[in-house]
Amino acid sequence: MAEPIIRFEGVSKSYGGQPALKNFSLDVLPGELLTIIGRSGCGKTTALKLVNSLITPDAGRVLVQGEDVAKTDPVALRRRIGYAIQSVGLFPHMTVEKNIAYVPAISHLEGWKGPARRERVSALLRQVGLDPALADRYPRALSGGQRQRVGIARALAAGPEILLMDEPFGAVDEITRGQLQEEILRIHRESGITILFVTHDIAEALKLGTHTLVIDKGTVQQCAQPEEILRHPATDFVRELVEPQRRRDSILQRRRLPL
Ligand SMILES: Nc1ncnc2c1ncn2[C@@H]1O[C@H](COP(=O)(O)OP(=O)(O)OP(=O)(O)O)[C@@H](O)[C@H]1O
Repeated sequence: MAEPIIRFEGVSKSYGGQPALKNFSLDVLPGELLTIIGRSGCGKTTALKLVNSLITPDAGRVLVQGEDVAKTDPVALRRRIGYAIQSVGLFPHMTVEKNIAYVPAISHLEGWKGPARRERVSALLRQVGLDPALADRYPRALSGGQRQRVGIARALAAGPEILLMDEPFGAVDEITRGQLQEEILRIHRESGITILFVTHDIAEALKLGTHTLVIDKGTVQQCAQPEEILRHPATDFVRELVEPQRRRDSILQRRRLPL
């Protein structure tokens, strides 16, 4: 079996004495698209931020490609890990091109100077379903969905092996959300990148994930393939979470039956 690309080993994290994650253990294998779901405040964002060392565990270890992140230079670590969040966080005074090229530029990556930069940015814009002509625009001149896509292009720019996505489609309409979901599935399929994707939408979690992790109150409830979660929920919490989805699926299935 492949070595995990990310491993949580008995990780606990509290804020001001309030536990956010409790004795949390998890292996993520290379190429997985792990969707992470649970109620607001259950510890999803905390789990993501432990991976790129934006926060550090109180107990236990987080390993990325076998290295303890607590012992890894955080800047070098974050270069290997793309991070896309709901609020996107594009620099407003920089064009789309400069925003996307920002991490490669500060990391002095090869092949990001002059016309080569333009080429790379165009390729990334195409990869996320945008017209390369948008490269010269400023973020304020983009729609919300376009900004989300630019945020994803920026997270992919340095060629990371891991992409962390924290409710990246939370602020867009349903149609754009559906399109962005398809883009992510395509990027995952074509690049083989490992993705951790936080969502509060069970339908999205089960649609996108090769695996889905359900968290409640800082503890792992179940981590399995979506079909397994739907068919065999491991706890009452997971059963309650997937029940509406199961009902919707069975109605859809009945509707598809010939009359
Ligand atoms: N910097 C902080 N200081 C204090 N408490 C925090 C901090 N960050 C998170 N928490 C608390 O830790 C718990 C877990 O937070 P976290 O952001 O990981 O949850 P989440 O599952 O991502 O929530 P949401 O779905 O609402 O984004 C919550 O109770 C939250 O209030």
